[in-house]
Amino acid sequence: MSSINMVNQNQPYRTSYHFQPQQNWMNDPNGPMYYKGVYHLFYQHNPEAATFGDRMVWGHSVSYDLINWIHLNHAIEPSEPYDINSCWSGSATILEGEKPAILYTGIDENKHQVQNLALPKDLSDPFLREWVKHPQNPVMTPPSGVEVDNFRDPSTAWKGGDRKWRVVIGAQNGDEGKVILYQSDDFVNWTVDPNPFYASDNTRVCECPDFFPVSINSTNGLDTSIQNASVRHVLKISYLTRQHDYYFLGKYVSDQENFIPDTKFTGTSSDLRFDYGKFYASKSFFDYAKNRRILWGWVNESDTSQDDIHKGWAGLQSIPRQVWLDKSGKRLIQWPIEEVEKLRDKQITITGEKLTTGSTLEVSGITASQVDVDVLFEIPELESAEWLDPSGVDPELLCSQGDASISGTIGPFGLLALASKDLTEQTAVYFRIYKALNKYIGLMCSDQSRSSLRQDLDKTTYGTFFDIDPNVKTISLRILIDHSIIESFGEEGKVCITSRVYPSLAIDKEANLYVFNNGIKNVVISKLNAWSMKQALLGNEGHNSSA
Ligand SMILES: OC[C@H]1O[C@@](CO)(OC[C@@]2(O[C@H]3O[C@H](CO)[C@@H](O)[C@H](O)[C@H]3O)O[C@H](CO)[C@@H](O)[C@@H]2O)[C@@H](O)[C@@H]1O
Repeated sequence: MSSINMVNQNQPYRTSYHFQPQQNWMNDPNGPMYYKGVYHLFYQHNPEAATFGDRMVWGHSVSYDLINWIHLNHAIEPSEPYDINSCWSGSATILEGEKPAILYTGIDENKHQVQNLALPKDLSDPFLREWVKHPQNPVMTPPSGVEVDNFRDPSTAWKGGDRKWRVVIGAQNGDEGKVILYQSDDFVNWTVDPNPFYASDNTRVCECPDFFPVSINSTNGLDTSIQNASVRHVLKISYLTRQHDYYFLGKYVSDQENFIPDTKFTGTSSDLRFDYGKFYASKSFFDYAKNRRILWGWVNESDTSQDDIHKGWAGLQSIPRQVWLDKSGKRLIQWPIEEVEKLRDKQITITGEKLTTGSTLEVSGITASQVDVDVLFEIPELESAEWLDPSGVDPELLCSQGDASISGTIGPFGLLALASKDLTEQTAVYFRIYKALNKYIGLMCSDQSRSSLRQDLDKTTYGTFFDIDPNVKTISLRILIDHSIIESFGEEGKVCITSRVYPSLAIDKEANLYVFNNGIKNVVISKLNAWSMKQALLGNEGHNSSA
C-alpha cells in the first residue's frame, strides 16, 4: 500500500472523510451518477494551483459506497475551440439503453459560454474512464436575450410526456437572472424555448440550476423523468450574487413547459435554502440502486487565498445527503447518506443528563476533530419560551447579535465543536427557542466568531428559524466534524448549516467537544451518541491511501 497523498503531511485541516482531490483547487460537483454498480463524482478542478483557474477541467473519482473514493484521470479537459478556455460545470443524464451522456459548459476561443456533449468511449468500462467529445459540438450557443458570458451549467435532462428531452441552463440578461429550457429528440440537436423556465429580477446570473421531482408521500427518490401527477418538483438555483443555493417547490406541467413555484424569490431569510452556511453550486442525482435522491454541494474556504496556496488545496464537497420532501410539503429534508455510518468507530453515549444554566459537559473518549455526533435535547419547560415575532427578523443577525454566551430563557444550548481546553477557541452550534403566534419556533445558529484565534478568516455567524412540534418537546442535532468542516443538521434534517473553521489551538488531539446550556431554564440530554470516525480511503487507481 503506497501513500500517494502529496499534500497530507502535517496538514491538520485536511479532511478525513469529506471528499477532496489530492491537491489544488476544487469547486462545483459535476455530473454525479450511478452506473453499473459504481458511483461517479466529477468536479470542477484546477489541476495547476490551489486557486480558481483559467483552464478548468473535470476531475473524476469513482466509488462503490459514496464514501471511499478512487481518483481517476481527468474526464474532460480543454482541447477544442469550443472548450479551449475551460470545461465548466454540467450534468450527467442516463439515456435509453443505460448510456450516460454529459452536457457541460465550454468556454470557447472567444470566451463565450457554449454547451457541449461528451459520451463514454467504452460503455463496458464501469469506471467510464474516457470521454469523447461529440463532433457536432457546441450543441447549444447563447440564444438571443442571453449574455454570451452568462449562459452556463446545464442540468440533468429529463423526458416529457412527448418523449422529448428537456434540459435547463442558467443565464443572465442585464439584472435579470434566468433559467432557460431546451428540448431535443436526439440529445444532439437542441431547440430553445422562447419563454424562460424561470426568471428573477435583480438577481443576475442563475448558476447551476437543478430540477427534480420529489414524492409527496415517501422518502424514496424519483427518476428525473418521472411522469406522475402525485409528485412535486424542486427548482434549485445558485445565485452568484448571494453565493447561496435557493430552492423552490412547485408544480411542473411538462406539456406546457411550465414550472409554477409555490413562492417567489424575496431576497429575505424566508427564502428556502439547502443550507444556511457554506454550500454552493449543488447538484443532485437519482440513485436507482437504492431508490433515493442524493445531493452534493461545494463547501468553499473560510481561510485566505494565500493560505490555500500554502496548504496546496482549496474546497471540499459536503457529505452526500439524501433529500426528500418533508411531511408538511413545505420544505425538503436532508440527511447524511447511511453509508457514512460505516466509518463510525468508538462510541460514547450519554443519556438523561440534566443541563442546568451555565453548564458545560465534556464529551470525552472520542476523537473530537473527526466525529459524528447525534443528540436529542428535551425541553421540559417549552411553555416558558420568550416571545418573538419572527416576521422581518433576520435569523442570521439574531445569531450574531446574541452569541452562545448570552442567556435567554430557553437556550442557547447545543454543542461546542473543535474547542480548545480553555474554550478560547470553539464553534458553537446551538438553539434558542421562542414562542410565536400559535406556534413555537427554534433558532439554530452556527457561531464561528470564536472558532479560531486567527483574525484573517471568514468567521460569519450563520442562522435560521424552524418550526417546533409542541407535542414532542424535543429537538435533535446531528453534526459531522472533520478537522476544518462542521456540517450540522437540525431537527432531523429540516435545517442544515455547514461551516469551515481553521482553529489554531483546537486541532487534532487538542480538539475537544462539549455540550452546553447557557439558557435560564434546564434542558436535558435525552440521548447523545458520539462516534470517532475512521478515515475514508481516497487514492489513485491501483493505490490505496487515507483521505
Ligand atoms: O468553475 C466554473 C463553474 O463554477 C461556477 C459556480 O461555482 O461559477 C464559478 C465562478 O466563480 C469562480 O471564479 C471566481 C473568480 O472569477 C472566484 O472568485 C470563485 O471562487 C470561483 O468559483 O466562475 C465564474 C468566472 O470566474 C464566476 O462568474 C463564477 O461565480 C459555475 O457557474 C461554473 O460553471
